[in-house]
Amino acid sequence: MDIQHLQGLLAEAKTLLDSYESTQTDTFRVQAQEKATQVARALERPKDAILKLSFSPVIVMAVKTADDMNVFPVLAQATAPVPLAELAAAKPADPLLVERIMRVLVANGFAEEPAPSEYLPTALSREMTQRTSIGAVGSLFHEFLPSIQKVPEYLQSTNYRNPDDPMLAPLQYTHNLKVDGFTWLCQNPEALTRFNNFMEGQRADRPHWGDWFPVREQLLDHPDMTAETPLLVDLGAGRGHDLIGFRKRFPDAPGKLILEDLSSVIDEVRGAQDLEAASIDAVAHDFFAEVQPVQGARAYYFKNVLHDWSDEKATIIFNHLKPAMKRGFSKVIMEEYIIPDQNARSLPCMTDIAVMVFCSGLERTQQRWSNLLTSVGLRVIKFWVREGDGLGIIEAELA
Ligand SMILES: C[S@@+](CC[C@H](N)C(=O)[O-])C[C@H]1O[C@@H](n2cnc3c(N)ncnc32)[C@H](O)[C@@H]1O
Repeated sequence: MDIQHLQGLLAEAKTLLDSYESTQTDTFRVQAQEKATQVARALERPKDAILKLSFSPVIVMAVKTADDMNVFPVLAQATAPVPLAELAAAKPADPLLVERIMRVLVANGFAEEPAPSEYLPTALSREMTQRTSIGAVGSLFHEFLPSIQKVPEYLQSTNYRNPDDPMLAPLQYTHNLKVDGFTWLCQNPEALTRFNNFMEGQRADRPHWGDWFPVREQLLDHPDMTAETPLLVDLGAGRGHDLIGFRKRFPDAPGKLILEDLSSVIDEVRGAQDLEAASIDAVAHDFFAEVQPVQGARAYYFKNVLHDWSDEKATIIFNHLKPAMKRGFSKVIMEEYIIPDQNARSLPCMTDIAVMVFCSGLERTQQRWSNLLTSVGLRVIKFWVREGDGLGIIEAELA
């Protein structure tokens, strides 16, 4: 182990931490955290690192099991160390089993153990009382992990072709499915709830695009905008949280807000009080089957939608959208990861593989976004990269 190298990394981490302290920007927080991870990695023997990595599904299992045994709500409320017997009584579960699970949790930051078999909460144990984080663990554990395990076998069977057909993704291979992932979720109410909670959490921790994208300059301030003009059409909008967030931030913006999704989703959200309160119209639209019904909107917005689809499928989506766009006025706003060409961060890379497993989707680099949009007759106006490690925005118009 090269101690000089380690000391250098540690000094760099300290400098980044100081910068974070003085600027409070997400960029320095993320960089300091990455540098600290490099320090921890350099301190570990490679053999141990590989052993821990190979055992790491055990950690997810332990967190999921602790959630099933109601450990986290009991821990989160504690003001004094909670004895093992009290944690075990929460289900109830065998104290020896809870003790073994708790050892894994303590070793991975999900609890503290100030005295033998007595536990205190940490930020991670408190986070595991949130519906959205429970949904993330549950959805990944039940809906994604079995297919992730099958990926090597699946890829062997396809001679290592990059997956691009949503009907033939690792998910279909694993469960012998004849439907796409979204239809499969809709057929499994518990899985759908887990997934929706997971998706909701992914958004909740990140700033709304209206907080950092110059909405007024790029969208609102245009002489052709009137109260009757469709301002924003959200395609594949889900429950409409992004539109509701938009209305909150721009209550006086002229123009209509329109939520579009598959008819099964629209049936669920139609009449929802929060949508009506925000004057959001819900329209059933299958972007593979039909041409866009809302003509001449100022912006057609996709968030976390295009990463679900290969270039071939995305081309169909854009070909169905373009006839509705007004040249020189309508824009396409895509809120997605823009993967850097080099040294991409862990979360976008893992999301890339998760969408591959679920629907043969992919996260795209700037170059891949440019190639795709140019090939369908759109022109990139600008790539907007937010500070920190979140999603960016690709702003485009008819070429
Ligand atoms: C990953 S979710 C993103 C939801 C939302 N935009 C967000 O960021 O939370 C993808 C959405 O696309 C919708 N979707 C899938 N296939 C669709 C289709 N053919 N036409 C329209 N929407 C579709 C799904 O129902 C789902 O709401």
